[in-house]
Amino acid sequence: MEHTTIFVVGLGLIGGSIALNLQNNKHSTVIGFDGNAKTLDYAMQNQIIDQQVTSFEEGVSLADIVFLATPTSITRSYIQQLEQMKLKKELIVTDVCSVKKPVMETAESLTNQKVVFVGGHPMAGSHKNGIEAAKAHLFENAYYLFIPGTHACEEHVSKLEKLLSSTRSYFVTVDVEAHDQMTGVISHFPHLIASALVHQARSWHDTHPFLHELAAGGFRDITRIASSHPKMWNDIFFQNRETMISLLSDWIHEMDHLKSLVETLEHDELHTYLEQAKQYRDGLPVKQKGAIPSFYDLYVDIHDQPGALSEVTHIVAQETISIVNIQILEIREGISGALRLSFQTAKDQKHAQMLLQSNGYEVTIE
Ligand SMILES: NC(=O)C1=CN([C@@H]2O[C@H](COP(=O)(O)OP(=O)(O)OC[C@H]3O[C@@H](n4cnc5c(N)ncnc54)[C@H](O)[C@@H]3O)[C@@H](O)[C@H]2O)C=CC1
Ligand SMILES: O=C(O)C(=O)Cc1ccc(O)cc1
Repeated sequence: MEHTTIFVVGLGLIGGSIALNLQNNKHSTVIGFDGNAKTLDYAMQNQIIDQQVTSFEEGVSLADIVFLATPTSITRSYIQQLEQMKLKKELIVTDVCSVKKPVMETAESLTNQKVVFVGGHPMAGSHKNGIEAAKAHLFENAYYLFIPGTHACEEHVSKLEKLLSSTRSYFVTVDVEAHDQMTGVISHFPHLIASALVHQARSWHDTHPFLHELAAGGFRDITRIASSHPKMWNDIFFQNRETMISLLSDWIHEMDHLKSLVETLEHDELHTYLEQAKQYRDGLPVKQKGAIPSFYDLYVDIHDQPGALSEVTHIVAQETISIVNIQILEIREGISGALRLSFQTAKDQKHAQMLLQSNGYEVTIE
């Protein structure tokens, strides 16, 4: 097998997680570069990369394949820099940006014939960013979308797929418009609505300070993503501006419709509306392929006893299984309740279930 040198630019959450996956391949060398010297040191010290370089040019001169894992404006400026570079052989360049049109437009404007651009988008993330949050299993079970540029062919895409096979993602090729519309609908727009719901609750805070305590359960579920990285999401909304504007218009129209149903007491119509939403939502893939991987949840029955939470987490932590989220459900004085533990992988979920059951806990999945 031919040896491949891969250059990862931007070693944050996504670039670091990609580098960790590429490290598993003995037929490749992973070199890295980051604008932040501390990040680069961390990547070397923790064997996330094999080798570091001091500039983009240096890395490109050594590489067969380049992964650009930086914010969009920086990714575009690196693509532009490729125009002037003297390349000895074909260079496959891919990126990870959440919105594809601006990146693909920049890539299409290149006249350097040695560059083959394949847009990429791993559909998985975390509310944390930076190299310390990088994980090899971040992309497991998630879709990894490819948007080939005009000079790219199937062979280039399959080379990337092979290289990224340890991510255990599902690779799908889509075109740029479909990409930005679909991710707009299922990823970008919901973040905007989640933030709007939080603002709505906040605006009631002065009138009803107790609302803060009541904001549990459903409200927390639907607004979880409002806690994501504001700078990154702000960039995404503006880059996918056309889709966002169109979805906002549809949304305003939809809200007007709902308002009129409620005003005119259309019980049956509203019931049908809720029923149809439930049917579509219940039919969405949960534990297998999903646009964005769901967490793998376990429900542990506990009694309202002091120490139950720490005992459960201790049992799981002893086996170094990491819990990504914990929620206490329905605990009121003297009444049994449940803990919802969320894990990143199905393997961790099963392992924790077995451990807790063997310690006498009643554990359910779903
Ligand atoms: N965080 C998420 O959930 C997802 C993010 N993405 C996309 O991935 C890209 C990166 O996002 P994250 O990894 O989350 O961000 P991050 O903030 O964790 O990492 C970005 C890295 O780029 C580095 N960087 C910034 N300017 C640089 C420069 N001029 N040269 C070299 N390195 C530079 C930063 O130091 C940082 O280490 C963004 O385009 C984002 O849209 C895609 C899928 C999911
Ligand atoms: O959209 C979400 O809800 C996420 O939390 C994960 C995510 C964030 C950004 C992307 O470009 C793709 C996936």
